Amino acid sequence: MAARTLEELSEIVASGSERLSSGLKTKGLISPTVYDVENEVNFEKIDKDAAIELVDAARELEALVMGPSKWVNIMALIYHDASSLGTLIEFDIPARVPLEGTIKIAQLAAESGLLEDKLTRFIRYASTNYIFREPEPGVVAHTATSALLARDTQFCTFLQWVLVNIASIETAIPSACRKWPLSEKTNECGLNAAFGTDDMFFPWVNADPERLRRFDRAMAGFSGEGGGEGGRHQLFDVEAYPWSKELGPNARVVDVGGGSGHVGKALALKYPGFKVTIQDQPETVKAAEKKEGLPSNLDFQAHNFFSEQTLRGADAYFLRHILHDWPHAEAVSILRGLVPALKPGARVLVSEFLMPGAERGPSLLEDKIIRQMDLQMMGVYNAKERTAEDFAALFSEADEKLRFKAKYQMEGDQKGCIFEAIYDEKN
Ligand SMILES: C[S@@+](CC[C@H](N)C(=O)[O-])C[C@H]1O[C@@H](n2cnc3c(N)ncnc32)[C@H](O)[C@@H]1O
Repeated sequence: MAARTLEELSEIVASGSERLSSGLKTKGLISPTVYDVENEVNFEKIDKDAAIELVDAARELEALVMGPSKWVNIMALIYHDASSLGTLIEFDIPARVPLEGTIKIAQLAAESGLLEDKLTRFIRYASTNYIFREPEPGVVAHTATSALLARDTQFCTFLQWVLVNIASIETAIPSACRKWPLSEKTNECGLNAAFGTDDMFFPWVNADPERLRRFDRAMAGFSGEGGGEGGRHQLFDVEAYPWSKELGPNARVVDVGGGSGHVGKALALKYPGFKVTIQDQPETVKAAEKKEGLPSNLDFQAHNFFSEQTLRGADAYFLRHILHDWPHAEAVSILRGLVPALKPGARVLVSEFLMPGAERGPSLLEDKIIRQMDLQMMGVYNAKERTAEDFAALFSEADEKLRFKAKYQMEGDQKGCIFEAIYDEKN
């Protein structure tokens, strides 16, 4: 897409705002501000094209008007967006601020145990991103974003993991690339540069029970076990694929690397005729099995996905957010481990984000969001998000009878994707 002038961009912002504003009026909604705690307006639901176009134009306008020097200076210190928010979440500040009214920073400091001076500075910094506001000196109130954090504790567990445990890994990417410029090994990446460990991510997580607990909670929080912001990710996996139509009402499904079982559980509940087995590392399985309220058609099994699949003859092997944790050779070997267990017609279902190729989509911001996820994988595992062609190649390299068949996406969410491969379809 060609870059646009000041006049062209402001025209797009004005006409996009006009479209959204009339959409609000049509629906009888009051036009909100970023400070409105009860703001439930979702501009993308009012007019998705207008909202996306407007945000893209506003960002480009910002870059243009700021000029290269200010633009890059602000970008270079962006890690303080992460560090201030991470500290506020680590000390549970969003939930400590009342949704209605205000609270003194001194009281928040006393209740959270964080030095008042630092807390004040974090809140004031966060408020430059419209997170909290200070209606009078030393007093805090929520904004729309801080109120979301207060309400959605599940989503906060995911943010906490990313901001507190992962951020330093990602900022160590330049050092890792300097140290291992040509490496694609899983233990020569940001994690190893940041923490000076020779382990790859999973043994590093497992070595510390508190870290493992946070990681498992974060995965469940990201997928919205309790609904909320992350809920749509879980909804995606259960809704995007026509499970019973493709597999029949009594399907046997293995959730390979299924973690604490949050998606497998949703699947087992939605399809009571299914039998779902969650496989994961022994430490994860041990913690997950203790959970209450598990449906009777769900069970757990410790299994290393680099070894041969022991649960043979299932209708589908589901791998959600697994392959993006591994470089090419390991991803092929995980798929190859399934092959001896596959009956003709068995499905291998891979749920991942869909990476665009070199081509630019219509929105630079949407492109940025998926590329953030891709670099996240680089920092933590030396791994990546993949294109549809990449997945087709992984399947066929694992076994020539394992053929990429289709991809399933949900309207309104073009990032999430279930890639379906079928084994030995013709026999
Ligand atoms: C990113 S999480 C995804 C979890 C779950 N599928 C989800 O979507 O939330 C990756 C999972 O792979 C598991 N894992 C890592 N190495 C494994 C291995 N060698 N064998 C089995 N599971 C493994 C981890 O314990 C973790 O639960």
